[in-house]
Amino acid sequence: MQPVQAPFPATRFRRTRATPALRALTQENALSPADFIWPVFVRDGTDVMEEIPSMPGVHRRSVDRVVEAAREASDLGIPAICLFPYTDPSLKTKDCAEAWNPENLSNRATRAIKDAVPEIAVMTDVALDPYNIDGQDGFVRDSDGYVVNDETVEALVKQALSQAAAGADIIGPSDMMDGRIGALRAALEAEGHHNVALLSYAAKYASAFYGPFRDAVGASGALKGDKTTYQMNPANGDEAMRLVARDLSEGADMVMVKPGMPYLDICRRAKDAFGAPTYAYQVSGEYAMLAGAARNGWLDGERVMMESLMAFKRAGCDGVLTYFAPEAARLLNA
Ligand SMILES: NCc1[nH]cc(CCC(=O)O)c1CC(=O)O
Repeated sequence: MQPVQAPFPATRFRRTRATPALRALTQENALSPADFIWPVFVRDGTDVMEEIPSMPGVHRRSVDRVVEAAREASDLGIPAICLFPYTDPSLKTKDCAEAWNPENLSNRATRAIKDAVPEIAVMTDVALDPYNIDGQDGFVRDSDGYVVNDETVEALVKQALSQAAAGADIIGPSDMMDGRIGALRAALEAEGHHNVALLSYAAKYASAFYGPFRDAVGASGALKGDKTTYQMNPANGDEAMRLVARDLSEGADMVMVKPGMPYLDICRRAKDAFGAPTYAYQVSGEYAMLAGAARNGWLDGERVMMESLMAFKRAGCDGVLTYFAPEAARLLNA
């Protein structure tokens, strides 16, 4: 773009800011409930809502309460809900078999939502960490603690097929193994799941902003070491473009950058370079910063929420995974 401007006073930028009408006419981006994917935490039990201490206002919900949340989301115009299970520690094993149990929490919640609120899209998470005694997203090799790639991908395929069989509309591989998008796409096609979409966590960084999420899914205690041998180095941007290109070429329908706010440059570059449906994940630590400061009276909670969400649209994102989804949608619908 080559902006052309007359010299002052012929150009006064404040003219188009002078009234609400002029500001509305010149607004470049818009936010709508249709931009949101709402991540929710699922636990076992009935009629349970349990607040997560490091994420004020966010809860773990039993399946019946997740169904209510899905109905609420749908009524608000939110098109998708994303499930993260809090797995009972007794179900975490070295072989992570609970990940592809057709009756696991995620699959039970998916079926219950698709029965009661079929119009909302259900997104599920592909990664082994909720089921892994080691808290890692893949299998840990005993000899040296390395998270092995190819064996993990085989397990992720089983996990994703169980999610598709339960009725998931969008599968979100958040594991960062190499080659998983191609393997998942081939397996979904072979099993007849032609319309199950893959939203790849393509550029997922090894970030300290995931801390509260690991509390929420009960992985903090289990996790030994960090995830730096598979998640990205926060110093890298060009590598993110190569990952997005790779995942699109393997059959991803949509791509994600994660975390969100510290990585808006990556969102913009990905959208400009590939033009694919692009999403950001405003992660747990970003939510905790804003919601925590608002609770303390240090920030205006509603305004920072809306400003942070608009920033994703301005950066080129088609949508955003955000724990603020219902609150922001209520404000937008008011
Ligand atoms: N597969 C793990 C996973 N899936 C989503 C998140 C983080 C989401 C958030 O922080 O809100 C993580 C955490 C991690 O990689 O350790």
